[in-house]
Amino acid sequence: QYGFTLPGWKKHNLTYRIVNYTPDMARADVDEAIQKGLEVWSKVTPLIFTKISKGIADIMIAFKTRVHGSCPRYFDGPLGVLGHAFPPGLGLGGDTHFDEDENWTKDGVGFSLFLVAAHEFGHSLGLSHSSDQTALMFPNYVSLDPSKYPLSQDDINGIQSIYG
Ligand SMILES: O=C1CC=C(NS(=O)(=O)c2ccc(-c3ccccc3)cc2)CC1=O
Ligand SMILES: [Ca+2]
Ligand SMILES: [Zn+2]
Repeated sequence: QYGFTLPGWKKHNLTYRIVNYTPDMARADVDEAIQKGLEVWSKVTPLIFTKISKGIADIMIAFKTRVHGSCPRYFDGPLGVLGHAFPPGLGLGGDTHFDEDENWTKDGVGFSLFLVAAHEFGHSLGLSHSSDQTALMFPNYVSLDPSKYPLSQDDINGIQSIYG
């Protein structure tokens, strides 16, 4: 596990909310990609994710462009950075934003929302980037075959070192 691991969430039951939806995909496909992106991690930790549809969730998920709201980071238009997520903590902690200027897809042309979400949720749970190029936490987008188990041993070691 390259780099450092941040302190994780102190609780194992986390809530998430999809605040807005990308027009690139059907809502059901966005819900599924997000749910599967979280499942990748809940399968190897004691973490449980519960979807809420209003109020403040631990992990607030939104599609944004350029400078957005009170977020300290911003997006860069098509390509480049695809998303960002904040490490565990109150307020912005855990929140995950996707760049709406990208073409999000379930299994077609563009970026796989499932894969990018799974990567970003790694950050929301406390992981930094990995130098293992087969790892989901590798800094560069690799269009892994989503049907294959996207987690590498490096990812599993990393997340279990936080939530053991
Ligand atoms: O904090 C940052 C800053 C920049 C990032 N670059 S990205 O959004 O283009 C990105 C890079 C790699 C991935 C990825 C890596 C491995 C498998 C799947 C996706 C996802 C998004 C991703 C990120 O989390
Ligand atoms: Ca971008
Ligand atoms: Zn943001």
